[in-house]
Amino acid sequence: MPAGAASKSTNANAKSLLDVRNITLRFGGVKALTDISFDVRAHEVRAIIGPNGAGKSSMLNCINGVYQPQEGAITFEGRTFRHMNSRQVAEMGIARTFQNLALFKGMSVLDNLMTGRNLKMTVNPLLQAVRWGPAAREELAHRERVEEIIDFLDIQPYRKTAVGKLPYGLQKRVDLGRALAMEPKVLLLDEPMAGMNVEEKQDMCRFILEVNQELGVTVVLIEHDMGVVMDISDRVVVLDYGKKIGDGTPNEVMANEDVIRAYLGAQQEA
Ligand SMILES: Nc1ncnc2c1ncn2[C@@H]1O[C@H](COP(=O)(O)OP(=O)(O)OP(=O)(O)O)[C@@H](O)[C@H]1O
Repeated sequence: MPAGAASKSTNANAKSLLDVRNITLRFGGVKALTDISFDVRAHEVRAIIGPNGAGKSSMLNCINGVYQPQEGAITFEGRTFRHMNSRQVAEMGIARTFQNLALFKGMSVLDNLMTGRNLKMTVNPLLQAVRWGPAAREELAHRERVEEIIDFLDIQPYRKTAVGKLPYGLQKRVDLGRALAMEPKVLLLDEPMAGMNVEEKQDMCRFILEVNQELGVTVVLIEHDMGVVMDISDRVVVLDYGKKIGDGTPNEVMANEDVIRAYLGAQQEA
């Protein structure tokens, strides 16, 4: 357990919030995903692991509507979808962070987080532009919510700083904040710890657990660091060459011979 990270307990009785069934995704002749099925229970932290090119990001892209799988379906809160677009997915309450940050580097932290509120803006964009009447009141309410997230993530000193001037670890935290500003039910995190030093990883682990436990957000994350996976996830899906080779608690997948052969063994040698 990284120092400072809250402890994590599993809840095997929680019901399934997101159900991924028989997903197959092809790019021309390349099969990125073959018949993948797994579920995500409400309020759990579900990790997706596997070697480079295993299909992890493609899986997240299917869940958030960026890719349209040729086969299979995804059920979210009891509604089954063959194809979803990214806006629908966001409106339903699924937010996403990216492996390569998708922030506006020249804009302040505060303004980047405000972009996460766009879907929740109801007032006519023309009134928003002149910040008149209802638009001004709405903007104030959104700013208050964003300020709460800034406090939650401990980034108050940087609220007016351009994101591009912040160290990488803090930029990743702002990216998490932008996704949280959407007030999601499910947060998809694509390698939230990549490129971080030990201290930054500890901070990020703590924030992910707090988002999960205090805000009640269900988390699906791609992660390569097995220490982190063991510490913060309830259950783990393992992909290799686009196929599922393991699914279970961190201890179960660590002991799975196929997983050791395809991934963990290679990691230990590296
Ligand atoms: N847009 C695309 N066009 C063509 N092939 C793609 C595309 N996206 C992914 N692929 C292919 O699908 C396979 C799975 O890639 P994906 O990025 O999902 O793996 P990954 O497990 O996330 O890898 P990494 O750990 O390196 O990020 C790879 O063979 C990749 O080249």
